[in-house]
Amino acid sequence: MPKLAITNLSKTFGAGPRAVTALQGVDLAIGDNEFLSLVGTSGCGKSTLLSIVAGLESHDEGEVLVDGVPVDGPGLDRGVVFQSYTLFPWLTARQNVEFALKEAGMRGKEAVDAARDHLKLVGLDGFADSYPRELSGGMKQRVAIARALSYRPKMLLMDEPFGALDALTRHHMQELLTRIWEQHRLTVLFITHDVEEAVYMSDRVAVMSNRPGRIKEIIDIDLERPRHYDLVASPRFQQLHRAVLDSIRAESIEVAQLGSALA
Ligand SMILES: Nc1ncnc2c1ncn2[C@@H]1O[C@H](COP(=O)(O)OP(=O)(O)OP(=O)(O)O)[C@@H](O)[C@H]1O
Repeated sequence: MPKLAITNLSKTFGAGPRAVTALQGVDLAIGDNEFLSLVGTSGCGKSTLLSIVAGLESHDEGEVLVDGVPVDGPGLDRGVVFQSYTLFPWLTARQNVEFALKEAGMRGKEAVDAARDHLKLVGLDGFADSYPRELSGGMKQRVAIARALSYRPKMLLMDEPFGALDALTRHHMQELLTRIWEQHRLTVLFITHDVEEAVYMSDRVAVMSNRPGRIKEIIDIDLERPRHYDLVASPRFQQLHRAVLDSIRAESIEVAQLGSALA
């Protein structure tokens, strides 16, 4: 049984002439401890899909099952990390993580230890008592990752988590998350616009069609693990990168052709 099973999922925002069908007939299964990235042209419905899986958005048709159980709202079985840092500014890094642990029912020393361990995991043990305003963008995102992992969700849902970071910090974060994932393994659904990032981190990359989004193609990333950044220069990496890019580009060319036909 897949960890996450999405079947025939559809979602339309609004009604009447202004209705926007974001998703139509999405089928996707993610295996236990698999890292799957979702890529596609802007507006194809990636965030909508992730929000539905997170239980933050409703759907019209179809089914989303986690371990065979329908998703009917947000839950601690799914940790979510967004592009914006979403930390409480009035709490320190450690308190931000502890807040989530308390929500998960953890108290006292257990929560303190779990917060400390997860901040250490993301390399922030020296910054536990810093407030978000005292941290760089990359560090804030590391707190968000520590927080999402701290209550041991079955699944991590990440929507462009490194999208706001500069290129160098982004590379560091990709390596950090890859190392954490390779050591601790959990199911990840990861949205990105960065094809290199998707290929570097994932077991599989799912390409979405233009809106209304559906899964157009899934590309297996058969690169060895553990992965190191040198891998991006390898011929196989380049081949896979090209395959994903071509698949997305075919969709954006369709959009461009549609635009010129309407002009
Ligand atoms: N709350 C909403 N109300 C109305 N329309 C929405 C809403 N959320 C998303 N949409 C529409 O649904 C479509 C898909 O949006 P979504 O944000 O899921 O795409 P995306 O692939 O994540 O885009 P991007 O890559 O640019 O972030 C878009 O046309 C968007 O305008």
